[in-house]
Amino acid sequence: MLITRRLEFDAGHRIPNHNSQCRHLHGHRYAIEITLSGEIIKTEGQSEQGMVMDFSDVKRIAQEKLVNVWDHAFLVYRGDKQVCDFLATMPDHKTVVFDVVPTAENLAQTAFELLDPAYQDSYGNHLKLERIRLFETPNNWADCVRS
Ligand SMILES: Nc1nc2c(c(=O)[nH]1)N=C([C@H](O)[C@H](O)COP(=O)(O)OP(=O)(O)OP(=O)(O)O)CN2
Ligand SMILES: [Zn+2]
Repeated sequence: MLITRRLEFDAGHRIPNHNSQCRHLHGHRYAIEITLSGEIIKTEGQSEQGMVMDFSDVKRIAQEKLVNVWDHAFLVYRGDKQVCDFLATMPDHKTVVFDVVPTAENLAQTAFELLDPAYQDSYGNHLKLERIRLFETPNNWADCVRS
Protein backbone atom coordinates (compact mmCIF):
# COMPACT_ATOMS: atom_id res chain seq x y z
CA MET A 1 0.00 0.00 0.00
CA LEU A 2 1.24 3.51 -0.84
CA ILE A 3 0.29 6.73 0.99
CA THR A 4 1.29 10.29 0.10
CA ARG A 5 1.40 13.47 2.12
CA ARG A 6 1.88 16.89 0.49
CA LEU A 7 3.40 19.92 2.21
CA GLU A 8 4.26 23.34 0.83
CA PHE A 9 6.92 25.90 1.63
CA ASP A 10 8.40 29.11 0.23
CA ALA A 11 12.05 29.54 -0.58
CA GLY A 12 14.41 31.59 -2.69
CA HIS A 13 17.08 30.24 -5.03
CA ARG A 14 18.91 30.77 -8.26
CA ILE A 15 20.64 28.56 -10.81
CA PRO A 16 23.90 30.47 -11.19
CA ASN A 17 24.94 29.21 -14.63
CA HIS A 18 21.49 29.05 -16.19
CA ASN A 19 21.39 30.47 -19.70
CA SER A 20 18.11 32.28 -19.06
CA GLN A 21 16.15 33.98 -16.28
CA CYS A 22 16.74 31.34 -13.57
CA ARG A 23 20.19 32.76 -12.88
CA HIS A 24 18.48 35.73 -11.22
CA LEU A 25 17.58 35.63 -7.53
CA HIS A 26 13.94 34.54 -7.31
CA GLY A 27 11.62 32.36 -5.26
CA HIS A 28 9.03 29.61 -5.52
CA ARG A 29 6.09 28.23 -3.62
CA TYR A 30 7.56 24.73 -3.53
CA ALA A 31 5.51 21.63 -2.79
CA ILE A 32 6.87 18.32 -1.61
CA GLU A 33 4.98 15.03 -1.82
CA ILE A 34 6.22 12.22 0.39
CA THR A 35 5.17 8.72 -0.65
CA LEU A 36 5.58 5.85 1.82
CA SER A 37 4.95 2.15 1.34
CA GLY A 38 3.97 -0.34 4.01
CA GLU A 39 1.38 -2.77 5.15
CA ILE A 40 -1.89 -1.57 6.65
CA ILE A 41 -1.70 -1.83 10.45
CA LYS A 42 -4.24 -4.40 11.66
CA THR A 43 -3.74 -4.21 15.42
CA GLU A 44 -7.17 -3.93 17.02
CA GLY A 45 -7.54 -0.83 19.16
CA GLN A 46 -4.30 0.84 17.98
CA SER A 47 -4.62 4.50 16.98
CA GLU A 48 -3.07 3.64 13.59
CA GLN A 49 -5.36 0.66 12.92
CA GLY A 50 -6.25 0.77 9.21
CA MET A 51 -3.34 3.08 8.33
CA VAL A 52 0.15 2.68 6.87
CA MET A 53 1.23 5.68 8.97
CA ASP A 54 -0.83 8.46 10.51
CA PHE A 55 -0.71 11.39 8.05
CA SER A 56 -0.07 13.72 10.98
CA ASP A 57 3.10 11.76 11.81
CA VAL A 58 4.20 11.92 8.16
CA LYS A 59 3.75 15.70 8.34
CA ARG A 60 5.45 16.12 11.73
CA ILE A 61 8.58 14.27 10.59
CA ALA A 62 8.76 16.16 7.25
CA GLN A 63 8.38 19.47 9.06
CA GLU A 64 11.05 18.68 11.64
CA LYS A 65 13.62 17.34 9.18
CA LEU A 66 13.07 19.54 6.15
CA VAL A 67 10.13 21.92 5.75
CA ASN A 68 10.85 24.05 8.81
CA VAL A 69 14.50 24.25 7.74
CA TRP A 70 13.90 25.16 4.07
CA ASP A 71 10.78 27.34 4.52
CA HIS A 72 11.51 31.06 4.00
CA ALA A 73 15.19 30.27 3.52
CA PHE A 74 17.43 31.07 0.59
CA LEU A 75 18.68 27.79 -0.91
CA VAL A 76 22.14 28.40 -2.30
CA TYR A 77 24.81 26.33 -4.04
CA ARG A 78 28.09 26.26 -2.12
CA GLY A 79 29.89 27.08 -5.39
CA ASP A 80 27.79 30.22 -5.91
CA LYS A 81 30.36 32.31 -4.12
CA GLN A 82 28.89 35.70 -4.97
CA VAL A 83 25.53 34.89 -3.38
CA CYS A 84 27.03 32.94 -0.45
CA ASP A 85 29.26 35.90 0.37
CA PHE A 86 26.35 38.33 0.06
CA LEU A 87 24.05 36.28 2.32
CA ALA A 88 26.81 35.96 4.89
CA THR A 89 26.77 39.76 5.28
CA MET A 90 23.13 39.64 6.47
CA PRO A 91 22.94 38.96 10.22
CA ASP A 92 20.76 35.93 11.08
CA HIS A 93 19.62 35.43 7.48
CA LYS A 94 17.99 32.05 6.96
CA THR A 95 20.24 30.40 4.39
CA VAL A 96 20.60 26.72 3.50
CA VAL A 97 23.83 25.88 1.68
CA PHE A 98 23.83 22.87 -0.68
CA ASP A 99 26.71 20.94 -2.21
CA VAL A 100 24.70 20.90 -5.44
CA VAL A 101 22.88 23.51 -7.53
CA PRO A 102 19.32 23.88 -6.10
CA THR A 103 17.38 22.58 -9.09
CA ALA A 104 14.16 20.63 -8.59
CA GLU A 105 16.10 17.42 -9.30
CA ASN A 106 18.80 18.10 -6.72
CA LEU A 107 16.31 19.28 -4.10
CA ALA A 108 14.24 16.12 -4.60
CA GLN A 109 17.35 13.96 -4.21
CA THR A 110 18.53 15.87 -1.14
CA ALA A 111 15.05 15.62 0.39
CA PHE A 112 15.03 11.85 -0.19
CA GLU A 113 18.41 11.46 1.51
CA LEU A 114 17.29 13.58 4.49
CA LEU A 115 13.92 11.91 4.96
CA ASP A 116 14.74 8.27 4.18
CA PRO A 117 16.27 7.52 7.61
CA ALA A 118 13.53 9.53 9.36
CA TYR A 119 10.66 7.26 8.28
CA GLN A 120 11.45 4.21 10.36
CA ASP A 121 9.42 1.01 10.45
CA SER A 122 8.18 1.75 13.96
CA TYR A 123 4.99 -0.34 13.61
CA GLY A 124 6.58 -3.51 12.16
CA ASN A 125 4.66 -2.93 8.92
CA HIS A 126 7.69 -2.54 6.61
CA LEU A 127 7.24 1.23 6.35
CA LYS A 128 9.61 2.74 3.75
CA LEU A 129 10.06 6.01 1.88
CA GLU A 130 9.40 5.25 -1.80
CA ARG A 131 9.32 8.58 -3.57
CA ILE A 132 9.86 12.30 -3.13
CA ARG A 133 8.11 14.50 -5.67
CA LEU A 134 9.34 18.07 -5.50
CA PHE A 135 7.33 20.74 -7.33
CA GLU A 136 9.24 23.89 -8.23
CA THR A 137 6.15 25.32 -9.88
CA PRO A 138 2.72 23.77 -10.44
CA ASN A 139 3.97 22.72 -13.89
CA ASN A 140 7.55 21.63 -13.11
CA TRP A 141 8.55 18.83 -10.77
CA ALA A 142 11.16 16.14 -10.16
CA ASP A 143 10.75 12.65 -8.74
CA CYS A 144 13.38 10.87 -6.69
CA VAL A 145 12.42 7.22 -6.30
CA ARG A 146 13.93 4.41 -4.26
CA SER A 147 16.28 2.48 -6.53
N1 LIG B 1 15.23 20.47 -15.27
C1 LIG B 1 15.11 21.68 -14.67
N2 LIG B 1 14.93 22.78 -15.42
C2 LIG B 1 14.79 23.99 -14.82
C3 LIG B 1 14.80 24.09 -13.42
C4 LIG B 1 15.02 22.91 -12.65
O1 LIG B 1 15.06 22.93 -11.41
N3 LIG B 1 15.16 21.74 -13.31
N4 LIG B 1 14.60 25.30 -12.84
C5 LIG B 1 14.37 26.39 -13.53
C6 LIG B 1 14.12 27.71 -12.82
O2 LIG B 1 14.35 27.60 -11.44
C7 LIG B 1 12.76 28.42 -13.05
O3 LIG B 1 12.33 29.11 -11.87
C8 LIG B 1 11.61 27.57 -13.43
O4 LIG B 1 11.56 27.49 -14.82
P1 LIG B 1 10.42 27.99 -15.84
O5 LIG B 1 10.07 26.82 -16.65
O6 LIG B 1 10.92 29.18 -16.50
O7 LIG B 1 9.23 28.32 -14.86
P2 LIG B 1 7.99 29.23 -15.15
O8 LIG B 1 7.70 30.00 -13.93
O9 LIG B 1 8.16 29.98 -16.41
O10 LIG B 1 6.88 28.14 -15.33
P3 LIG B 1 5.59 28.17 -16.19
O11 LIG B 1 4.80 27.03 -15.74
O12 LIG B 1 6.03 28.01 -17.62
O13 LIG B 1 4.95 29.50 -15.94
C9 LIG B 1 14.41 26.38 -15.01
N5 LIG B 1 14.61 25.09 -15.57
ZN1 LIG C 1 13.51 28.79 -9.88
